[in-house]
Amino acid sequence: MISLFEIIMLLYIREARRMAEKMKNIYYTPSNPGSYGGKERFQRAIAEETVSRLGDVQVNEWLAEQDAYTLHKPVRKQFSRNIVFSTHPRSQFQADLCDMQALADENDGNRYMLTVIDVFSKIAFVRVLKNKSGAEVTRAFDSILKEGGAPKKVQTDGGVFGIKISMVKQVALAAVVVVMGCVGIIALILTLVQHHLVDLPHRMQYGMVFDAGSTHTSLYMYRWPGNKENNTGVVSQMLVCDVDGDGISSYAQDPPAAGLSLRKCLESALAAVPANQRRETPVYLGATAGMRLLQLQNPTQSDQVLEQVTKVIQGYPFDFRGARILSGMEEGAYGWITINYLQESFIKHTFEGEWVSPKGRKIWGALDMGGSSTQIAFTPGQPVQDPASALGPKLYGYQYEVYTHSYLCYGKEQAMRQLLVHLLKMSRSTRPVKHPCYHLGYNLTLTLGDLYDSPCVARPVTFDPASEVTFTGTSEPLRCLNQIKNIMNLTACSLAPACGFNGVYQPPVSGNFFAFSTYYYTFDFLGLAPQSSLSQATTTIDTFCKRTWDSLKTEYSEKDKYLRDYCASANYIMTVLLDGYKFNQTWGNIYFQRQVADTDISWTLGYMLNLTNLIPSERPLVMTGVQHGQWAAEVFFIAFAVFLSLMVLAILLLWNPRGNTTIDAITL
Ligand SMILES: Nc1ncnc2c1ncn2[C@@H]1O[C@H](COP(=O)(O)OP(=O)(O)O)[C@@H](O)[C@H]1O
Ligand SMILES: [Mg+2]
Repeated sequence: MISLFEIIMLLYIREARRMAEKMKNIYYTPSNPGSYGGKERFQRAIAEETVSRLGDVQVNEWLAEQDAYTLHKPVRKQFSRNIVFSTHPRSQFQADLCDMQALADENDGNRYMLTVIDVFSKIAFVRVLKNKSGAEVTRAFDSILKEGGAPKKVQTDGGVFGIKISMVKQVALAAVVVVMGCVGIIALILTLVQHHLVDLPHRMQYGMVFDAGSTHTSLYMYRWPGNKENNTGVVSQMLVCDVDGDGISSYAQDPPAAGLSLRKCLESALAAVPANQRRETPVYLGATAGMRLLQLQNPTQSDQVLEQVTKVIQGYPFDFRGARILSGMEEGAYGWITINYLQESFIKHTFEGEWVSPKGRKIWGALDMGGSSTQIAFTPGQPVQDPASALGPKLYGYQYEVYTHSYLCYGKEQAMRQLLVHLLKMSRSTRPVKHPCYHLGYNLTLTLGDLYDSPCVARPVTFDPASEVTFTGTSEPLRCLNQIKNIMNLTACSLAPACGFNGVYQPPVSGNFFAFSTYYYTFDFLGLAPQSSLSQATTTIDTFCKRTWDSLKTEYSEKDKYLRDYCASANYIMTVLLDGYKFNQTWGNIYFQRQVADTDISWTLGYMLNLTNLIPSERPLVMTGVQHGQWAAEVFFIAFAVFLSLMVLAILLLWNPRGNTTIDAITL
């Protein structure tokens, strides 16, 4: 007979079993939210499924018996860990030993597990160990390395250490490095010995520029060795041909005659350039202030003149690159380039084959006086304030700032014309008109039509072009100088110190200057070139101006067409240089010169150098040459050295022979 107590106990046991079954179901069913997790989640799941809440003690007891709970229970410890960066497989392995001693009897006496994981690929390796002696761990580790390859580093509880690379790899690397060193040294020796500057076979090259000035036209012919064309100072003047007659602007009424006037010089150019090089010889025609004035007066006529000269030059077998009128700024700037190119101020090519910037960059200024305009160009000591007169050429890798201005109507001929008109105006009705710059005994008669035939002078509203006026010389230098000052506005600059004349902006002159064209002709005639003191210049000019025309005629040929004007032009030059440009303190910096290095100082050379790209904006390259055999050997050894470098890299990164890696001992 079963007692009530027994019945109750039976029911309780049944319920306890059912509950245990239910808990097992919940905990070991992965889809159940309460499975394989913590106590709270498990408790919640039981409550939902059985509608009864089990106490903490009961749940803890049950969970404590479950291996799945006790072994996998997450252990969270807050401690700082080192960040490990791994860039490729086998860059670092992490290894540890698991203590399995408690289960040794059920695992054939294996008491430990060596676990190794590749940090980059997460591939893991496991080996069982009977004990954790050095030999046993090393055996297990060796076996893992055979399977997974040798890592660069191994991280254990004992720290990070490198795996000793195999002897084979060591020897291979050492051999490659030694060979690479030898190859590099051989390549270096080959490169350094027996190299010499290349003087490539070359032939002369030619270039020509017509300077179509206001008073005359000249053809300048230049030549240079073709292999040195970018060197400074190598272009030299071959010959100059003076065109017969006046400047091309004087052919305004008969443009075809302007073209024909050039024939003589084109023929001499034909004779000077070898027949097989004519087609590649560039020819330019640049017209200056005479044509600038004609263009102002009558653009159709100036176009016709340019057309006709173009037609004639095109009839010759040269590489004609056009006829055009240069602006005043261009004329000034090209004169500046010519001077500094000939002086080798931009850059020098040394005998050792190097390019050097001359010390201190002594850049020269250019003073050009033609018949119809006068130009000044220089690199000032201060920034150019007026962009209209600033140029920034980049030559041989260096940026220059050049101030340049061209005074139209202030070339010698037009200035003399202005003086005549001024004297005529001042004379009122006195005839003949006294000319203080002309020599006593000299008379000049000309028609009013000729006198006023220029945009540089103001014509009276009405005048008879055919009526004549006579100017008679008085040899009065002081009056001459004063009257000349009247054709320029010298007071317009009194308020602004950075000023030339006529109110034109000009920074203070700085550096040395070459004064050429009329500056040179006049001062050379007076014996003042290339340099003279200021007092010597004024005395000489004064003495010369006081002379009579008769005494001059006797000493100099009367046929010298410039003789009449030397006194006036000398005084005009003094006024421009001292009162205009303000060379009072720096007079000694001016060199009155026609040529540098046997080449005329003229805008033409700078123009040709620029248009034929003979002045590079960047510093030229120096060419070094080696003999072909040596060059081939250099290429071979350099290529071999590169190949070996790649091999070393490959060995280090990729070559990872399994089985060749050895480990002496590891402590974990
Ligand atoms: N032998 C000389 N003696 C004096 N002056 C000369 C001599 N040869 C040329 N000239 C002067 O040189 C100047 C040359 O100017 P030019 O180049 O024709 O004019 P521009 O450059 O204004 O267009 C003229 O004023 C001319 O009188
Ligand atoms: Mg000129």
